[in-house]
Amino acid sequence: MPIATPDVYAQMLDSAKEKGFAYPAINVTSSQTLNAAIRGFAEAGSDGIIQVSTGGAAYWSGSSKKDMVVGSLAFAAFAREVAKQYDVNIALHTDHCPQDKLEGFVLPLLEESEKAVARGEDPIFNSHMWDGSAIELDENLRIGADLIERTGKAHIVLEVEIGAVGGEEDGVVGEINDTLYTTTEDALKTLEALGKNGEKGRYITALTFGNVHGVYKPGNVRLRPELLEQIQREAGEKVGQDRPFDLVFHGGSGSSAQEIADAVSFGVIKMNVDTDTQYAFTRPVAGHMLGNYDGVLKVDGEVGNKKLYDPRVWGAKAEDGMAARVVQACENLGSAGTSVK
Ligand SMILES: O=C(CO)COP(=O)(O)O
Ligand SMILES: O=C[C@H](O)COP(=O)(O)O
Ligand SMILES: [Zn+2]
Ligand SMILES: [Zn+2]
Repeated sequence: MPIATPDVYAQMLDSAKEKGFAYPAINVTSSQTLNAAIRGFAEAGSDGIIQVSTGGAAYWSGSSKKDMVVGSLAFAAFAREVAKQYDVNIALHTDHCPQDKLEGFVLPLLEESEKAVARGEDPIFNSHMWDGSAIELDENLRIGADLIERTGKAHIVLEVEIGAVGGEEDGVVGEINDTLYTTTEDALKTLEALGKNGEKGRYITALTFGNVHGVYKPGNVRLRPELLEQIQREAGEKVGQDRPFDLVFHGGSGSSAQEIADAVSFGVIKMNVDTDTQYAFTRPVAGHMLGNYDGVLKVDGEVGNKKLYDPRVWGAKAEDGMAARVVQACENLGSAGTSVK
């Protein structure tokens, strides 16, 4: 199918909220990880979201080039071609964009989409994330309010982050502190600034409940999905709307099936997965290389084995591994078998 149009993306998000499931949003950094992600969605019969981080976008442009805009446009163009081969809907998203990267990442991409829409085409990306979690909430929301004016007009969904996700991206490394848990007060300020959903433009919200990027040994991360239920209820009562937020779960890797199911039951409709799919891609490559070291290397004056070091051979194994992990994410989130036709 073609990449999801804005209408199809809206239907996908509505369907998830109504039926109580969520889409995996898989970070991809290459044509191979992209192919693996789409294949996983198709095998699960699930629509899905693929996304690039700032680092991922830079890498897409060529590891020696590091141009986030070139990389993002190349990612989107490649996805548009290959997605046509599958019978599920795929939406394109850009991940965390902090304030100092707006000028070099989301704003120029938004401008390209505005031009496309002015020509009567669809926007290039279905959604963009603005990550103002490292700055004061009022400033985060002021920038969010400016952005939603533009994203709304370009039929793009805006993702915002209220509270901070732990891990390197938000500068909260190895410590559990209050910023990892959003409050109802912050959630209400968000509704005030960005509107009840759809009034100004559609947005999805990463309310944080102890989420951390990466995978840690048991005991290091304390997820409190019940916080999402409390915020949806308390904020919903204040504004007279049932579950006012369409929620995003960051740091999906390493979460238990129960934590995921609980978060989804409280209104999560998108869960980001990166670390676990990175590992699922790399693990079979490690097995291949370590198990065939005398074929992939030229040992003791031998010539190695072209059938073992051809990148397509180990690359296909990597894609198999990652696609299977994407299927598992669809099953955990309940999106398997729900594709909007
Ligand atoms: O939240 C993420 C990307 O924004 C992914 O987090 P993980 O790497 O923990 O899955
Ligand atoms: O934001 C979290 C994702 O895992 C992106 O990671 P990255 O910046 O290493 O590409
Ligand atoms: Zn963040
Ligand atoms: Zn994240």
